[in-house]
Amino acid sequence: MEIRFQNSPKETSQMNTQELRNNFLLQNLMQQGSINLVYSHYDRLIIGGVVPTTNAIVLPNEDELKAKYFLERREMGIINVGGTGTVTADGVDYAIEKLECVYLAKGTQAVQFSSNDASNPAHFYILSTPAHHSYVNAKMTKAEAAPVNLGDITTSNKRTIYKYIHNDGIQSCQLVMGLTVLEDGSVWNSVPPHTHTRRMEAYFYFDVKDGHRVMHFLGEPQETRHLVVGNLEGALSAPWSMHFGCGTSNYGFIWGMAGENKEFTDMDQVAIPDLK
Ligand SMILES: O=C[C@H](O)[C@@H](O)CC(=O)C(=O)O
Ligand SMILES: [Zn+2]
Repeated sequence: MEIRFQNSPKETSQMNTQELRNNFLLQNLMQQGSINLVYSHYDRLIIGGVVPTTNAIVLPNEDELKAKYFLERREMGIINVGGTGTVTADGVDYAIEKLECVYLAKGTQAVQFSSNDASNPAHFYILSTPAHHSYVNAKMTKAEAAPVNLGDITTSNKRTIYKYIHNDGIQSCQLVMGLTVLEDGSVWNSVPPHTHTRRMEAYFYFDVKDGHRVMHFLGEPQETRHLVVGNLEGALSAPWSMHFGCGTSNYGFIWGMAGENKEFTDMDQVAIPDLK
């Protein structure tokens, strides 16, 4: 498991391209036949990718956690962005199709991931946060995620937001998780940009077409930087950082947050002319 410590706004403002990528870009999460985890010290969020092929992949117990098992003191959200797969949690199978979500509560001991078809493997994106209460393991489909339409084609940001783990959805201690899909011809996400110092956030871009990229913006609103992000790559957003992005074509992304509360709408918006 890779460990990422925090960066201050001042330090971030002085980074060159490679330093920004080393600290904030999440690459190589999705590798055939393996599980890859990154432990961010922003709210101790663990970000991961699992791509099982012929064999099931077991969620390991990481030494860094000094726990009896991975979810002894943690909860986890899982969204599949690949072919149909199964998450097995303490003997219970959850079949999850593309863009469906499973929540695993603190106390879930044995977790494994498998694909129905090794030639079209599931791509499980996982987020895990510290937890102090055991909620209920649950699965949610896309239709159950209360889709909300936002944006407009005239501003190139027409998109649908699906919320899975949040105040009014699957109950969790602190994890908030869902995804956004942009319509054809729409390329801007998360407009207007915002901060929420109460929560850190992580983005994971999927369905970015071959030959295309997403320009992901981060940094303080008056000191913006960007990452060029490819398909199945993510971006860490510090609690003090604004975050939005623009693709050279449309795409989808999973967002997840951890921290002080589980609100979705309490963001502090930044007027676009105020950005620098
Ligand atoms: O705090 C919320 C997150 O940044 C995202 O959910 C925003 C988003 O998906 C969008 O507007 O497209
Ligand atoms: Zn946000």
